[in-house]
Amino acid sequence: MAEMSKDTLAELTEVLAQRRAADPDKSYVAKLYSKGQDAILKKVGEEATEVVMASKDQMPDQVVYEVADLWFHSMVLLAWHGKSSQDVLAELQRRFGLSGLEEKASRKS
Ligand SMILES: N=c1c2ncn([C@@H]3O[C@H](COP(=O)(O)OP(=O)(O)OP(=O)(O)O)[C@@H](O)[C@H]3O)c2ncn1[C@@H]1O[C@H](COP(=O)(O)O)[C@@H](O)[C@H]1O
Repeated sequence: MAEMSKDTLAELTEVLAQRRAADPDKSYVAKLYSKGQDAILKKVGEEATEVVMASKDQMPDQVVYEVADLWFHSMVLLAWHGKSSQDVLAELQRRFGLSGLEEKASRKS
């Protein structure tokens, strides 16, 4: 089984960029791009709700499945803004090792 890593996220980021030029009839991601930002935001909201429901139902495997859907659609949203999972990982790396209070103090107002 392929190892889930930063490389997996980077590879998916490349695919999401390639899909900007793809046929919406042949690609789920290209179809989502063609529908526009509101359609992407709708999916992010739906998937977040599905994470909540799976958790409340005490279904750990389903939580994993729904979080994968949420991460995926969040990555599509990042791509829409010209950002990527690498930017999010950089932000998490910046916070890593800071205490909660230090992290709060470091935030932009
Ligand atoms: N990781 C994913 C991925 N995760 C989820 N999904 C899609 O996200 C949708 C999840 O939405 P739902 O669970 O609400 O299912 P649904 O009701 O059928 O969704 P809608 O069609 O109504 O939006 C499904 O259609 C899934 O197929 C994904 N579609 C694509 N990818 C990756 O993106 C790559 C590019 O995909 P294409 O653009 O289709 O080539 C693929 O190779 C995959 O690696």
